[in-house]
Amino acid sequence: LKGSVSNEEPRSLIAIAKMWKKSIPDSEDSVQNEGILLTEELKAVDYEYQERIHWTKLQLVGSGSYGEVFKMQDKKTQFQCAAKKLPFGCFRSEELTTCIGLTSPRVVPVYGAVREGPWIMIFMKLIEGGSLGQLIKESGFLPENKALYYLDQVLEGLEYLHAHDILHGDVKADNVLLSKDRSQAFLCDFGHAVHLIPEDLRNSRMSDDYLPGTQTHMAPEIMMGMHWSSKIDIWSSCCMTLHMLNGCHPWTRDSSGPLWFKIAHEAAPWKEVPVSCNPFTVDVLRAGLQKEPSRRASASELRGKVELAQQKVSLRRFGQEEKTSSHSFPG
Ligand SMILES: N#Cc1cccc(-c2csc(Nc3cc(F)ccc3O)n2)c1
Repeated sequence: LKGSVSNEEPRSLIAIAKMWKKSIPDSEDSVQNEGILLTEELKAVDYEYQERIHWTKLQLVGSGSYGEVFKMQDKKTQFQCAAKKLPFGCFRSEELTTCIGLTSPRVVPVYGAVREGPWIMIFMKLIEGGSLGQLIKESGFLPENKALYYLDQVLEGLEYLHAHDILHGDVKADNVLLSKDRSQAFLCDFGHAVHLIPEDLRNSRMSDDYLPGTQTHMAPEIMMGMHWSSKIDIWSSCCMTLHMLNGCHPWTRDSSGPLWFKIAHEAAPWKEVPVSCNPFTVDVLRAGLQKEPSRRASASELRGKVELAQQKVSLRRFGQEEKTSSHSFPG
C-alpha cells in the first residue's frame, strides 16, 4: 500500500486538490492513500492516514444533500473533529481551494483532506451545536429576532467571502452550523463554491463542472441561464430567512407547476414573509430578493438593513410582551 499523507502547509493541500480534480479514479488507485493534514492534531503515521487504523468514526453528526458528516477521533492524539466522506468522483477542488486559508470567524476551518481509494475525507473543525436546519426542524420555525440575528451573521460571512472573490453557491440552513450555545453561526460546505475571477462573472455561464445548489434557494438568473455573480448568495440567504421564519422552504406551499418555471417567471417570494413581521424585515427581504441581480443588495448593504430591522424589532419587543423563545443565547 503506497501512502503519501503528510502534515504540510495549506498551499500543498490546494495543489493536491487541483490534482485530484484532474485525475480519475482507476482500479490500481483503490489502495491509494494520499492527502495533506494542516494541523498537528491529526497525525499521519509513515505517510498514511486511514480510517480504523489511524482515526476512527465516532457518530454521525449531520446528513443531507452534502452526504454524511461524522465526528471522528485521531487515535494517536485523541483529537476530535468533523469528517465528511464523499466519493472521489463527486469531489470538486473548489470545496478546498475556496475555503483554505480563510480567517473569517464565520467560516468553518478545514483541517485537511485525505484520499482513501475511491473516497475523499475532508476534515474540519467540529461545531457542536449542529446545523441551523436542524434547529428549524426542532423548533418548527424561528422568531423574527432570531432569524434576523442569524441572517446578520451569515451576511457577515458572505461579506468576507465576496470580498475574497469567493461565491459560496449553496447558502441554506443545512450549511450553516451553530456553536454549542447557538450564539455563533458558521458557513460550511464549499462543495458548490466558485472562485469569482476579479472582474464580475459577467461573461461566464455555468462552468462545465458547476454543481447546482438547492433549487428552492436558487436565484432566477441561474434558472434563466443568464450571467450570475456573488448576488446569487444574497438571494439564497433571503430564501434561508424565509425558511427560518416559515419553517418551510420558499415556493413549496403551492404545488402549481415546476419550480424552475415559478422562480424564473413569477414574482419574487418576498410576500411569503409572515404578516406579523416588522416592515423593516419585509424591506430586508425585498432588497435581497430583487430578481434583477444588479438591483439586488450586496452582502454589506443587506447587513445594514438587517441591523436596522433588528433595532426596530427589539424596540417593538420592549413595547409589548413577546413570548420568550425556548432557545437561550446571549443578545
Ligand atoms: N461539526 C459538524 C457538522 C454538524 C452538522 C452538519 C455539518 C455539515 C453540514 S454541511 C457540512 N460540510 C462539511 C463537513 C465537513 F466535516 C467537512 C467538509 C464539509 O463541506 N457539514 C457539520
